[in-house]
Amino acid sequence: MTDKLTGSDRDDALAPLLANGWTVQDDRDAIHKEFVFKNFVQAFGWMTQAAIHAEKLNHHPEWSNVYKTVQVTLTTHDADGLSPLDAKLAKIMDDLARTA
Ligand SMILES: C[C@H](O)[C@H](O)[C@H]1CNC2=NC(N)=NC(=O)C2=N1
Repeated sequence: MTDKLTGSDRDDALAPLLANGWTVQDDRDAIHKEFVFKNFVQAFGWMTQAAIHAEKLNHHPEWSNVYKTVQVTLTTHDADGLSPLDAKLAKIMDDLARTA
């Protein structure tokens, strides 16, 4: 079981993500980002890489793809909110997108 992020740990984990295009959802304790790539192959290639990381972390995104756009929502279902794993996967996704 992963613990929910709270207090200054939460602020510290979220700050770099919010500065990098992630937003906290209004209606649930989750973060969201839209990734736009050059084309479908780039988008799907990025999803494939991210999926391998997600599986290794045993932490899985809610996401959808339309052509070159991927909508990603991260939350920790077991904790009913944001945990350090969401921050970890978000950073991996940003790093992978930078080199896509
Ligand atoms: C049983 C299994 O380890 C859990 O259900 C894992 C799998 N992947 C998960 N992914 C996410 N995003 N949240 C979870 O709580 C979660 N739990």
